[in-house]
Amino acid sequence: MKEAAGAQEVSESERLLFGGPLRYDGGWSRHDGSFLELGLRAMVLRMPRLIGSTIRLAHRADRRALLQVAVAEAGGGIAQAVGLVAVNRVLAQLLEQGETTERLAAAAPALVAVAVTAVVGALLKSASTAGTGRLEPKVFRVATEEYLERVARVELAAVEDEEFHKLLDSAQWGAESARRMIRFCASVVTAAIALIAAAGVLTALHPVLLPLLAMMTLPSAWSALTIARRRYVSFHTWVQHARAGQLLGRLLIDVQAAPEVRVHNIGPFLLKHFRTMAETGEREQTRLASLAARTGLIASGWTGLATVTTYGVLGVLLWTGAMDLAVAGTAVIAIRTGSANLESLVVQLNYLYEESLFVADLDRLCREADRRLIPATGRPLPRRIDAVRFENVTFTYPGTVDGRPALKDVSITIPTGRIVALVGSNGSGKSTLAKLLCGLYAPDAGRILWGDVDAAEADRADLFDRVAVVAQDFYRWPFTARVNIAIGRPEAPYDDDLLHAAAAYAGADDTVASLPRGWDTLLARGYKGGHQISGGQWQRLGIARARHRAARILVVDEPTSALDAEAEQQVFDRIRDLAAEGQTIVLITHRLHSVRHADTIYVLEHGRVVEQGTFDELMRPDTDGPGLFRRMYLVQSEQYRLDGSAALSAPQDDRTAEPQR
Ligand SMILES: Nc1ncnc2c1ncn2[C@@H]1O[C@H](COP(=O)(O)OP(=O)(O)OP(=O)(O)O)[C@@H](O)[C@H]1O
Repeated sequence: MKEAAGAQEVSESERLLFGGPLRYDGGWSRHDGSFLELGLRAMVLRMPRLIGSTIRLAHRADRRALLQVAVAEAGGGIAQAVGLVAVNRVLAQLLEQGETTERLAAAAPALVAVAVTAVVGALLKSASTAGTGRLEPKVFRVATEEYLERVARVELAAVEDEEFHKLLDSAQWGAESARRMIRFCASVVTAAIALIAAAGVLTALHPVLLPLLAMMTLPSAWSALTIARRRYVSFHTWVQHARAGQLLGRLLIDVQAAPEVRVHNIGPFLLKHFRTMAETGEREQTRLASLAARTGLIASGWTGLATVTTYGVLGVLLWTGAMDLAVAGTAVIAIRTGSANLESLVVQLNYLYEESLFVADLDRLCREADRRLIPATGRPLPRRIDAVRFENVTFTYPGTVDGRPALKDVSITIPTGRIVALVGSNGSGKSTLAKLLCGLYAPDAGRILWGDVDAAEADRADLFDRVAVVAQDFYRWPFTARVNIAIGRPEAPYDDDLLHAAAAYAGADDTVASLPRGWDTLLARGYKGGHQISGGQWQRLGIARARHRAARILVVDEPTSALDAEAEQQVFDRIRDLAAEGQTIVLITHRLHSVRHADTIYVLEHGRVVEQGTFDELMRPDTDGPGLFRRMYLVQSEQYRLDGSAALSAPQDDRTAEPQR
């Protein structure tokens, strides 16, 4: 694609930091619904629909304000039209033969009409400004809510999909564009009505003047649309590049990254690449600007030619006596007013066009999100189930480059009220298995049965409701301590007793008590009153959150990696108590001593279950399997034996620490 020229120039920063070019080669424009593939004809055909959808948004946002703007703009257009006719009338009277006083007297009523329309026009303009000002932020909010509400409900796979993310990037501009479209729609109405009036006056003076007027305006219309289309193509080609550049800027001020930025002196490194990325972006802007200048110059040349032709035709009409001098004078004024109106209409339509391209992206995101929504219906899960069973489950993450499955032919059983442990080396598939259990992904092959209901057909809301997760990378919400626990059940009223009980359960009560504003302490540095807590303290809050959720199955993925030895022991004791109370526990950990009490241990390796059994069964030297668990356990024990004495005075590596018996 010609417009995307320069898209292939790849900076060293892109290559080094992001592994290659962050540009789109135009392939996106072949996607369903792309404006550019269809060209200007499509714009004409689609714009009414997009304007319609913006007006519907406005209607939903504030009906009264929309009505006010519509009436004021239509009224303003009519006032301008009447004003123009009156001005022409005044000129016609003044250029008549006869006494000056008589001509002035004859022009007086039209002069009064000019004054009245000017006052009415000004009043309506201010009414429209007030209405637009009220409407615009509401349209922005409604448009933003529309896509955010959908995006929050799409499948996790969609959120992780790069194409979907790109749509999200441009759709965010779409909401802003919908807001701006209100103003441009209003201006188009005014300009169109005024133009109709000017065209009417011109046609009445001489029919040939109307096509001449159109001819004068066509070049600038062409240039404006061409420049807008080029800007849109460029935006899409560079959208990820721009995001990556902003990311570098943000990293420099990120609170989490701040210590490393300083100690490792990463600031100059990031700044250097920020500058390179920005300069690459600037070159694209320069390219667009020089193309725009060239297009503008060509358009001006054509406009000049058209203007000369128009006045030439007027001269010929005068010369041949086909037009009076008085009429010709009025015609000059009408041509000037008409071309100004047409120019303004073209400019407004062009803005509308440019914005509507982004509103179309928003539209596309909403359609794509609708296609990828988590189904709202499904089979209800049985009230009581004996177990969740994985039957020959295979799963590959969408978009995996080498296509290697994260889980292969996995069959496990998670009986209700029992502790099931998943162990294995890094990347063996433990967390993936937990995500499938939680209903975040669906297997490519095999089934996950909740009692006799296949999770693929189950009511997902029901399924989500039954699980609580303390993920390895559980989210540290930048809110107060209270919300960080209560968000485990966001729909439930905030009951302090329940929150306190959950905090006490996870040993987070001391943490909360030590905070400067207790439960109301904001746990986010960089905000007023924001406070930072340690990794272990966060982990306790994460466990408290999962406890507060009080779901039937608790999935804990490395729950104690940041806890001190005493707290770790406490957490495992508590988890055991939960199982005794009937809650099902799925425990993922590298600390093999902590799975001693599990009812079943599954050992994963390269996405497969390679061993299963109780701790004692897996520790037997004559075990049937490859003895992986036993070997891993012995390595950890050995590590402890070697480090044992040192461990008394120095902290151990958590993952290789010997079991505390
Ligand atoms: N969101 C994802 N998208 C694509 N691939 C992923 C994703 N998450 C994990 N993987 C890949 O799936 C495989 C299994 O990862 P998983 O996180 O399940 O391992 P794990 O056993 O939990 O490892 P660890 O002990 O390090 O936590 C790995 O090869 C990993 O690269």
